[in-house]
Amino acid sequence: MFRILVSDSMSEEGLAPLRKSEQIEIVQKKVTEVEDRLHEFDALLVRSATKVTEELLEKMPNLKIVGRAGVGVDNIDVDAATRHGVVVINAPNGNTISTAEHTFAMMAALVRRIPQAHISVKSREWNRNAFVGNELYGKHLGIIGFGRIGSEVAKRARAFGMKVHVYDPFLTKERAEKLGVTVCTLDEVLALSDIITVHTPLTKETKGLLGEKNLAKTKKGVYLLNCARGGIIDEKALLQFLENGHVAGAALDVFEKEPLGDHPLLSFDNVIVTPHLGASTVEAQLNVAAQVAEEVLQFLEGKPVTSSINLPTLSKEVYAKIQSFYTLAKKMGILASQFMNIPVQEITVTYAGTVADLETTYITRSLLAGFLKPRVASTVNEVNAAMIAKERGITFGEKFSDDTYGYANCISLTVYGENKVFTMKGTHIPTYGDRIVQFDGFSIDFAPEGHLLYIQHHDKPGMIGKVGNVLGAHDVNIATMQVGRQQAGGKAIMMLSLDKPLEEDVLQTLINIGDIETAKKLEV
Ligand SMILES: NC(=O)C1=CN([C@@H]2O[C@H](COP(=O)(O)OP(=O)(O)OC[C@H]3O[C@@H](n4cnc5c(N)ncnc54)[C@H](O)[C@@H]3O)[C@@H](O)[C@H]2O)C=CC1
Ligand SMILES: O=C(O)CCC(=O)C(=O)O
Repeated sequence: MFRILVSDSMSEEGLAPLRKSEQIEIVQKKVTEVEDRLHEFDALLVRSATKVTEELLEKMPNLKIVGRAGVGVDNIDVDAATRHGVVVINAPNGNTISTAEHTFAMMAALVRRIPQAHISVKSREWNRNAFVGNELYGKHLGIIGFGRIGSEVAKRARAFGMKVHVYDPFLTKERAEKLGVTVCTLDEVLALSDIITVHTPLTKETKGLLGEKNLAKTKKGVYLLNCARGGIIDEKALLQFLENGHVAGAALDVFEKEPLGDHPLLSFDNVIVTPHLGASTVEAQLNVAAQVAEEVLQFLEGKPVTSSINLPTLSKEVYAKIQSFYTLAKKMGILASQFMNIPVQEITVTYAGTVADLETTYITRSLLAGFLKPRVASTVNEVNAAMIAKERGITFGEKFSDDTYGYANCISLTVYGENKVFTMKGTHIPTYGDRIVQFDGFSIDFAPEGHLLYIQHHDKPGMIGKVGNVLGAHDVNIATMQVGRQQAGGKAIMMLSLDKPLEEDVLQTLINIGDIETAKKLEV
């Protein structure tokens, strides 16, 4: 049973797929209302009200995934989530149209003074001269941040006959041309625009982007809009430029501190405000809730998510292709870690054959997570494996080769320990399964699963019988047995799969047989 805490308000219809599952229990309560149960939850769904801090993550040791029903994840400590092995996903495009429409509605309301006129008429006045506005047609619109929302705003602006100038350091000329906008420098946008709207995330670079220095570069009488994140337009600087009359008006949906409370900006008649309503439509809320619900369902079923903030993104199609290698790699990591139960400095994964053409980053992370799992007390998974490896001084890398060891695909693993280098090769054979075809330098062929017993011995007659006798005497049934050797009479290995885990004393009895160099229990 998976328990999901939905701690902010969310569309019921969007959550419906989760409710249908008999494996899932949904609790819709604020974090403060379930303080004593926080350790029970596997998933947490939020909008922007819940702050997902390190402190909260520590209280939720079972948490595996945080779903943000929206775009901005600034209410989530993503680094802390990564450290805790918690996947963070968002719903990147479910509210794009609503927010672009809200921006446009705010722009029209701002230049036509609709909110002010509305209040006036509601106060039983009829003062037509007081509310003369401006047309949008023919005006220069500056868009800072040309991602999903910025580009939707541009389409609407062009339909209104506006001239659109765009600043986005990550925007290519081709994409801009396709959308009929002019790419500019920030200074050009500031100097050219009659109206400026910001659509970037809030980052170190964008915090205070429209501050005193840049506002001074804008046209006198400029209108400003912020329906992205509070703080991109510096509120102190905005107050100053409203006071001195340089800025003709501002439309704000977001604020440095929310809820806004009593703020000096509210005393300006030419500042219009909404309480972070960009995504507040029935449609957007249904879209974002449905998107995160579907992703969480996928994740809890062990499938990869497509809109993760702290994992490489993976489409369903790509996952379908890598799935078998992903599992094989995890098993190889688990096996290698137990076999090399000494400090290691470096892990190299080499891909050959059909697997080399796939998205190997995910496969490598899976192997690394498998390797670290037996060594790390805290949760380790594909999300935090790279970070934990780094913390423990283990470097890792990927290589590609043409040597498939005679198979259609081959994953080779090399682990460098203090005085030992361990190698293993695995392959996935459709309809047959995962096979380890080389182990510690020996050619062999075994399935990496269950209770395994590895024995390295001298190649001489009677060894298999002696091992069989000891196991039989201790009521341990051998399910399969594979052997390999370097040369006749030299070093040889056996890999046995057993029907139950081996007790330590049986292992010791086996070692005492003689002619056995190493005997190790391995569990996959
Ligand atoms: N008011 C509301 O209710 C909502 C607000 N938002 C916010 O709107 C903003 C934009 O969202 P999307 O368009 O979906 O994001 P997006 O990721 O599609 O677009 C952001 C764009 O900003 C650009 N950018 C990043 N740093 C920049 C910089 N220093 N200067 C100029 N451009 C820069 C990026 O290249 C990207 O193209 C985000 O802050 C998001 O949180 C989103 C949905 C609802
Ligand atoms: O959940 C909301 O309504 C806020 C949406 C938002 O700001 C976002 O998606 O970034």
